[in-house]
Amino acid sequence: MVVVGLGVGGEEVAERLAEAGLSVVGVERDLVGGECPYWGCIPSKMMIRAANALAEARRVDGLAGTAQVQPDWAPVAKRIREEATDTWDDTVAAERFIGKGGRLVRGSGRLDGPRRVRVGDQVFEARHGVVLGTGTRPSVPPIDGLADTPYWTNHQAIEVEELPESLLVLGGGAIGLELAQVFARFGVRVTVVEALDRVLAVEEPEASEVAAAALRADGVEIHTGVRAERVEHDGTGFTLRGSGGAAYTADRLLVVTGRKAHLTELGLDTIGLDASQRYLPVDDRLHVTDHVWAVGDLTGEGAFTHIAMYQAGIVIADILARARQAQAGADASGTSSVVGGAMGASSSLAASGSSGSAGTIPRADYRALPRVTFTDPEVGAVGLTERQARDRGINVQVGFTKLSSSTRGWIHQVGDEGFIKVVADADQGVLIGATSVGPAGGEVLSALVVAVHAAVPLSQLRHMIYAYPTFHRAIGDALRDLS
Ligand SMILES: Cc1cc2nc3c(=O)[nH]c(=O)nc-3n(C[C@H](O)[C@H](O)[C@H](O)COP(=O)(O)OP(=O)(O)OC[C@H]3O[C@@H](n4cnc5c(N)ncnc54)[C@H](O)[C@@H]3O)c2cc1C
Ligand SMILES: NC(=O)c1ccc[n+]([C@@H]2O[C@H](COP(=O)([O-])OP(=O)(O)OC[C@H]3O[C@@H](n4cnc5c(N)ncnc54)[C@H](O)[C@@H]3O)[C@@H](O)[C@H]2O)c1
Repeated sequence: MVVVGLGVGGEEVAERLAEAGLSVVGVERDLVGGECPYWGCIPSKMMIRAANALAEARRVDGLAGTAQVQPDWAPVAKRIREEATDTWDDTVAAERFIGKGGRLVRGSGRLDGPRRVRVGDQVFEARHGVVLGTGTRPSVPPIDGLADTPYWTNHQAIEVEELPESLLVLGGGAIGLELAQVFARFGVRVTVVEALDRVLAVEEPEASEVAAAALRADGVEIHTGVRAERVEHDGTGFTLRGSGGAAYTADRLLVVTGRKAHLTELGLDTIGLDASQRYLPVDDRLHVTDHVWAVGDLTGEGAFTHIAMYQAGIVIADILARARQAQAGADASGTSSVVGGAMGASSSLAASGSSGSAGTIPRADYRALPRVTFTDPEVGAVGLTERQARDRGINVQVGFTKLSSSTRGWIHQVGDEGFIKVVADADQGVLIGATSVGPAGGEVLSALVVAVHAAVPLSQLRHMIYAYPTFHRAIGDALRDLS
């Protein structure tokens, strides 16, 4: 196999196939591990952990005495440098892959036919095929003047050692809100500018409201419905000019307006595919075409690490089943091994533990796709929003409860903002979506994910025992509110 792009998805596929005894070439042009460990999930969640500690300390007053809080970015930057990213050095990850028998090739890979990958002057032939896991890069809008300025993307925001006094955040999506709140809690004057009429617009409107109010309480200025028309940089600071003559200024500008797959770089024309699409379409076994698979952000099924890992699991099972079949055919005809690996193919594949026939290979199903935006309060959601469900013509029922009306929310007091909203298909009698916003919104979500994933009948959910006094007990209240 050849795996192009060793981010979350590609690395998982490459490592597990190498472990199973296949001969695997992994091609990576930057850091093995991709965006999540170096500039995404992990360092950003370390920042959030620190910022939330500050916020909790600030909640001591009136609840448990008094606390003086003196934010210091240095331990956060050090932790990101030393614990999360090894100062953006992937030696450990590279050696792990090589230690499993993989061959690491540094450089940009592109298809050169269905089973060939070109990296510079080298061409790799792959008997079983190619897996693409090349992810996305920031999508930077074509705003007049922006390209000529030293704006930040998530990379510079994650690598920052010394915080600016003020920060403009263009884009009020997941990255924008998470980082805006972190920096505000460390004393940066933060302004978020969003084009749509609400932040976190992919989630329920009630979630957008709670998230915006929470950020404002942290001192973040939020401007929605702004069309950015021009960006200027005078050597020290940025000015963003919006529709209607509004101007926003700050020392730094962070552009987090979505992500983009770069399909034109992948040689898709050599397998007869159109590279002008936004994402690479795949079927439910992640096939792009015969002998070519794709995983992760590239597929457009949700830009989340858990999606890349989920898809990788399906691809691994599919490829191993095919390799085993090919091996059985080769064994029967007495020809040589079709797979490589130090142990010899048959024994290592048999030892890999992945079960065999094509019929048992799972198919991707995104009905119960969970997502969590790690603001404080956390915004967790699964499945369809109310709007999406209504647009599909489903006979929708909705239930809603505020967390502060639950016993646990009332006990929690300061910082108890949030709610549970459930969206049901009244004809089927099951939940098809839910949102859980609160101090542990992402954790409470797990019960709702099981309900949507397993299509647990509403009658069963209503007769479940919800522990007292937990945040998740509010799910029972939301279910009682369904109408
Ligand atoms: C700030 C931030 C916070 C995030 N937080 C979360 C979170 O909390 N939870 C969550 O689930 N997700 C989060 N995400 C999203 C998550 O990081 C991505 O969904 C995940 O990294 C996608 O994995 P991937 O394998 O598809 O691609 P990537 O991780 O982007 O990896 C792709 C790899 O391919 C390489 N590559 C690209 N083209 C080529 C080529 N032609 N040849 C060779 N190599 C190539 C790249 O260098 C890169 O290493 C966050 C993202 C950001 C930016
Ligand atoms: N906690 C998590 O799981 C997590 C955290 C961060 C990122 N992510 C993933 O990374 C992806 C990318 O994050 P993101 O925040 O960059 O994208 P996003 O799509 O979530 O949000 C981008 C925001 O920018 C706005 N925007 C676009 N163009 C604009 C313009 N010209 N002016 C002003 N606003 C503009 C959009 O309306 C949108 O609200 C997310 O979709 C998510 O899947 C996940």
